[in-house]
Amino acid sequence: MDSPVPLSFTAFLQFADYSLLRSLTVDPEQARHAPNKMPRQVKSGHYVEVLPTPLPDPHYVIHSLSFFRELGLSESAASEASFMQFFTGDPTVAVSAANADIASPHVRASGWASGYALSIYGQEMYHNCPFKNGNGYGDGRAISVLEVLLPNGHRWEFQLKGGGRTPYCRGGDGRAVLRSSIREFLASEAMAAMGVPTSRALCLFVSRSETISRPWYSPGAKTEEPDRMVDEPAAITTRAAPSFLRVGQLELFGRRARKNEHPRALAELEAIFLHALEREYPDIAAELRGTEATLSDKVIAVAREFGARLSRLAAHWIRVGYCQGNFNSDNCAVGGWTLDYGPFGFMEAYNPMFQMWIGGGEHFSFMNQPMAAATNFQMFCMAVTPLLGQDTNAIKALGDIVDTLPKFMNHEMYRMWAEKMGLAEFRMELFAELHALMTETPVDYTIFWRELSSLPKHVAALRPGFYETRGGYAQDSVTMEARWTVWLQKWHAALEQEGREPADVSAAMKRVNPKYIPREWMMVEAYRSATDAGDFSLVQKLHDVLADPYGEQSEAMAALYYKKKEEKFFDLGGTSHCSCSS
Ligand SMILES: Nc1ncnc2c1ncn2[C@@H]1O[C@H](COP(=O)(O)OP(=O)(O)OP(=O)(O)O)[C@@H](O)[C@H]1O
Ligand SMILES: [Mg+2]
Repeated sequence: MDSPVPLSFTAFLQFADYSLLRSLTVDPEQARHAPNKMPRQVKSGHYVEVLPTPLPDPHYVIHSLSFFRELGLSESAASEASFMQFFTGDPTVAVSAANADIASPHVRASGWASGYALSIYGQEMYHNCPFKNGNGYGDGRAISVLEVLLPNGHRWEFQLKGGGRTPYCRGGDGRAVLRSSIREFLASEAMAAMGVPTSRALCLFVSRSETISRPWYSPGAKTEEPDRMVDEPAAITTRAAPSFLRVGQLELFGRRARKNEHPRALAELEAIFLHALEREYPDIAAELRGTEATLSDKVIAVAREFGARLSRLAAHWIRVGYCQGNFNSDNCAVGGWTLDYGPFGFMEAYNPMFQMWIGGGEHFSFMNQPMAAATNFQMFCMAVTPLLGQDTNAIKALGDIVDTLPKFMNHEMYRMWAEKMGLAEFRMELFAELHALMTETPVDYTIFWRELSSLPKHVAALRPGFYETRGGYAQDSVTMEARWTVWLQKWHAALEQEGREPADVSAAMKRVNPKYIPREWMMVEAYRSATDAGDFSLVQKLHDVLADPYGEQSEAMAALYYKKKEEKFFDLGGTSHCSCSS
């Protein structure tokens, strides 16, 4: 932000802005159900006002310096008492603090949670809602507490994950454990540093007195499912995004409109769509404002851009080796950025079917992510179709966008692979051979690409990126190396044909092939020392390393974090795979 003087937290609150939220409807029954912390059906309205449940005895774990800077917050804001109180679930304290300092703060005294629907790979789901009709499903433990509009025009909504029960908690405790909170904090900030569109993480606090019980793996367990219940500290991560609108949210109102569930169903769908346009597509909104654009025009414009963003997002995920793991429509942000950070994982030994979550199935595995994204997109388009009424031209235009999306996705994928290979033009045959070699060897996805970025002529230089005791390399290293040698020659021939300066090619490759990624065993090491010993230094150290993913960094850092997965971590519960992650 341009602000020359970094702001204290209370000064930052002057940017609170709820003008857009006012275009939405609140649950008309919320007053009757106050304080709205019990599971119940919410039949209409876009959100329910609910106060977070404060985290008892909160203790600071970490904050994101880079995000603070982006917001214009001073580093010392993280240690302000009102900051901690606000982001551990007591917004009223900050409201009075702000009142003391600022002329007219507009901070709301309550938070809000939203309902959404769920589709799994294009299948509308109802059975996960306790009422079997979708009225009880939504933010069960995520409560939004603040929205700001910064002088640079950026809008941010702040949401407490693990902030307590809401009407959508379905009997859950509304909490998140420190383990999963550390994973979300580290991974989402690492993704931002790698240039992948994502929700951000502002800060993380842990309770010194509240623990919650979750099924998890004993150290060394190689079972598929967790083998015991573990009491873990409760924590709250504050995450931020332009909005937390999910495809599932549009679906909830789309389904209600389609089924004509109540007289305001179509109007509610329109309101949430226009809200999504303003929040996630402000450029389109500005362009269309004051023109003759119809609602249909707006729907088509958003769909076209959302499809493009999702295509780029899936390509980014594959570029950095990220597998979302559970890419249901309720985990798919309408803004086309990464959301949820539950059973995600980062690729190590290359396997196109990699998937961290044992319940995730092949459809959400690594290389199927573009198709999973396209399926969520289809559900989005279906949800907004009632807004087109009888406008046959618009209905056809939307259908065409859906039909052409896979082609668009392929285009983005090819562009991304070409960039990773240092080529201006994608070459299918060269890539297909490389893909087979990466899989059969197998390579370490990060180290291999990074070493390739130095444009090696000989296979020996790639060896640090091979899992030498696994797969094809372990069986017959001589044949494997011979195949790599042939591939390297073809690749160099292609590079020479394009005729770019090798130093430029190498530098460009190093800007798209990260050196440091959040490997699961690193996060396990960090969250274990946090949960078991209350020592957060490893979390901080890992966060610092991941803040500069494309830098070479020191030899000491490389020795610790530019490192293949050790043999002992393969098949290990919680490190190689997980069931539920929360
Ligand atoms: N402990 C809990 N208490 C209440 N609701 C929960 C709890 N854990 C998960 N949920 C709800 O169950 C649903 C599915 O959980 P999932 O793991 O996808 O989401 P999440 O990780 O909580 O959140 P998000 O998608 O908001 O990042 C979500 O609607 C979530 O709010
Ligand atoms: Mg989720």
